[in-house]
Amino acid sequence: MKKNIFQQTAVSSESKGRTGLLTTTHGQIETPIFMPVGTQATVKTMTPEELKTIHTQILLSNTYHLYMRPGHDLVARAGGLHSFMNWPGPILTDSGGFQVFSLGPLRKITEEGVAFQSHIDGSRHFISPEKSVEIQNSLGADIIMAFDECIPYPADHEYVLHSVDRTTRWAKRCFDAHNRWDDQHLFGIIQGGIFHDLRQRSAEALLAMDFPGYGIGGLSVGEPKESMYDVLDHLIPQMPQDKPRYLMGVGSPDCLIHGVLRGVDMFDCVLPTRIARNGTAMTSMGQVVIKNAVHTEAFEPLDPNCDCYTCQNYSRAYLRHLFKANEILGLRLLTWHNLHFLLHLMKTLRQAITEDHLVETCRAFYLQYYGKPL
Ligand SMILES: O=c1nc[nH]c2cc3[nH]c(NCCN4CCCCC4)nc3cc12
Ligand SMILES: [Zn+2]
Repeated sequence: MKKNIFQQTAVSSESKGRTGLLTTTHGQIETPIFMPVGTQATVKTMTPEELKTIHTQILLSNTYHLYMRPGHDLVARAGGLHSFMNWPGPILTDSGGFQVFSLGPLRKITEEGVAFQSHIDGSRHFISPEKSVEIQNSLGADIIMAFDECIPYPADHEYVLHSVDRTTRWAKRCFDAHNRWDDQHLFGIIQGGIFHDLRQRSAEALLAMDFPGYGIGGLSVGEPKESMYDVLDHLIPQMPQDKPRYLMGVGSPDCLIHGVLRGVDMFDCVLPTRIARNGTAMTSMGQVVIKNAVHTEAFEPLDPNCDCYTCQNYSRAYLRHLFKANEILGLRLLTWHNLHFLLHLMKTLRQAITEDHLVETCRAFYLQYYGKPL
């Protein structure tokens, strides 16, 4: 018997924003939540203890990557992903479809699944919905995702229609293949491109299967942000209030804010960690490119309004020096700050929903960060 894992706790009176509690085997999660991405069983440059220090609640890892290297069976023999990476908190794994399409050089999609070549050594592989569930069961994540086709953008209505129906058939196969419902919650993923009728078609078919939660897929793939928001405006009102909504691959401050205002509960993105390693920081006053000469003798903190370890202990001049000297500590300190920044933004939004001033809080943040109105 599948139990409900999500409970809505507060709703904004002036938007669709809401807070909730998501219960997993490895802990309870307060939503809306941002999930740092640990693709290869590590959030690049950070230790689990440091992630805990910045109040990370749940991490994302990737089925495709861990299947490729070191192998899901090795991770299982090591006791599962939690002990392998020494992360005692909740973990979510993506199902591999998106990675196969965005990484594998050659791939062929059929009703059965996807044939592809490894991006590491070119070896040939095949992942089916059943194989994806088997890999995720071996890894032991608290939340696992159905195997789907993330439809590229743009795509015509006919292609999207056929892909949606195949993803629905794959979701049913994942549902039937999964047998660890008690400690691993399988989420369906809604597709449909930017077409309202196909989003509805996908949602109705997946909602009928009664998954404990739902990913909103096929977005953040190059479509205009306004198209993403439009899909959410039409899709979310069709989704049940007592199940979590996970907007996959989304993590810029503007998209997080627009998503929370539309009732999204969960987000993940490599953006904060990836741009940190390129020397770009997300600060309360907008983005800061630390290698810019303007910071050479800037002996003040990266972000004067931030209380993270980086901002409390180092100057912009020092951070710029680290990046100019290719020092690894620079990558770590900027990653630490960017993750803290987004996790703190989500905490601020949760508090704003609870106190019912979400729109005002979003407007103030957005104006300060982007220098223009929401
Ligand atoms: O439809 C999806 N199904 C399964 N997983 C997904 C993952 C996704 N990730 C993204 N976008 C990632 C965008 N990200 C932005 C920062 C730079 C790297 C790419 N869309 C996704 C859709 C899906
Ligand atoms: Zn900071």
